[in-house]
Amino acid sequence: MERIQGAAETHVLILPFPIQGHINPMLQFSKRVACKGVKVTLITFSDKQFTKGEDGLVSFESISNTSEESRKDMGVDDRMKKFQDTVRVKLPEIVAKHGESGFPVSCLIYDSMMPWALELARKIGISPASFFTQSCAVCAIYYAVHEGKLNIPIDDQASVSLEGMPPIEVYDLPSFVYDMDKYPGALSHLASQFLNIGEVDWIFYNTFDILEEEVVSRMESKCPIRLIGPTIPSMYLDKRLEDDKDYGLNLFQPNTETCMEWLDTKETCSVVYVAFGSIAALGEKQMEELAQGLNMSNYYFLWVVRESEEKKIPRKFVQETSEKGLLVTWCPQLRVLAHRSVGCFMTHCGWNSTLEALSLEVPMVAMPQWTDQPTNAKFVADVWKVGVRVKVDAEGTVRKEEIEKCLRQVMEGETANEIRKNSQNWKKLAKEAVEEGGSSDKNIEKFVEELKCSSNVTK
Ligand SMILES: O=c1ccn([C@@H]2O[C@H](COP(=O)(O)OP(=O)(O)O[C@H]3O[C@H](CO)[C@@H](O)[C@H](O)[C@H]3O)[C@@H](O)[C@H]2O)c(=O)[nH]1
Repeated sequence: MERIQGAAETHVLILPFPIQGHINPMLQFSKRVACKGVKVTLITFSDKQFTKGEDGLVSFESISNTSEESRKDMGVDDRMKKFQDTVRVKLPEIVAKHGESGFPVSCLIYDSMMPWALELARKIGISPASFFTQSCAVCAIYYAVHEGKLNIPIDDQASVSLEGMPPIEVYDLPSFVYDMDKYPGALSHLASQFLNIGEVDWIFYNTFDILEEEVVSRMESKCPIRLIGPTIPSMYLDKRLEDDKDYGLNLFQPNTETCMEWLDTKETCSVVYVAFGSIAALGEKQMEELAQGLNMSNYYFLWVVRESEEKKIPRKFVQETSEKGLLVTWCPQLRVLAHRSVGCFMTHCGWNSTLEALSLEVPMVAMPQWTDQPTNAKFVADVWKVGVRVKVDAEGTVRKEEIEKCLRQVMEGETANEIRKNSQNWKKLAKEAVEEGGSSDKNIEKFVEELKCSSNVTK
């Protein structure tokens, strides 16, 4: 697809929450919008060095937040407040600057986790749009909490029945719903995404019609959501955005060459890829079981253990498994998933990782840790049937025997064949959604038309 030249008069600001799993989908959506002739500027916050993509479709504007050093001493609430205060001051300055330089901003697309940005956008005189980075099913659960339709705290034994969803057991719900005491304040924060949703001009969900059909129609009856996903770099699906192979902003440095060279030496579908996203922290006991489970399975494995987690790797594990495994602190996940040698993805089921595996037809072993991940794992195993989900023991640990068993189920035999077939089908459907005339493509097209119309009206 060619970028529309000379039409970039309409200007949109994108405000992601500054963590990897939230930046990636909003940046990818930015590229899709920019391709349709809109100027898009994405706000970044890190004082770390970003690795920027080279596509040039999207401009970046950096707001310096508190330095990492001073953030260390702050609690979560103080950090969030500081972040909000910074945005409240800087965002109007950015909008004013662009207005003066001839590119007035007409819309602010903010992460739904920051509902306060709506009022800010209105104050500056631009249209607010909210972008949800989690699945529609997860949003529907938080919406039910917001509406008071889900009785909380949840009774441990009960299974939950929600319109448009398969029967959900307690431990399929987001952890903030079933384990409220452990995360005080988290559930009310997530339900607050919907407090002012009726006043937003556009609502975007990173999913696609057929993937969550029933729950999507339930949500559509509540608010006018627009499905624009999956937000996977174009070269992995429709290939219309030339060179769009990567998200383009890495908060962690990937060990790209090491990973790709190592994968190149392995047979097709022989490697288990293990990664738990950018936030999840496994307990030491769990790391030990996982390490032993991988070792017992005897498959090759590529395991991402972030720097902050490295101290939990069992002693001598790296030396003892050097023939079979490679451990890295971060990898180019999309390139890894797309590599022919990767046979399965052991994942925490963050929504991006889930959509990436689904779009690249990589079977999953779902090992959810917290937040929305248990619900995504439920859909992976029981609804889309593109993987299996591990069982935890009475202490909440996934034991090595269970890990070995699940890996085997997904890598070889009858279940593995079924899963592979289903995965192929989902890849096809994901591609159809984003290619020209597909459901998500049409939704983006429609948004851009509406945006251009509203910009012309205000000119
Ligand atoms: O070595 C790695 C590991 C991950 N990634 C990328 O990092 C992103 C991780 O996103 P995700 O899988 O969604 O996990 P989290 O980073 O944990 O994301 C947070 O945000 C998501 C969206 O709201 C939620 O679904 C998750 O539960 C929450 O933890 C993905 O795009 C991966 O491709 C890499 O590039 N290299």
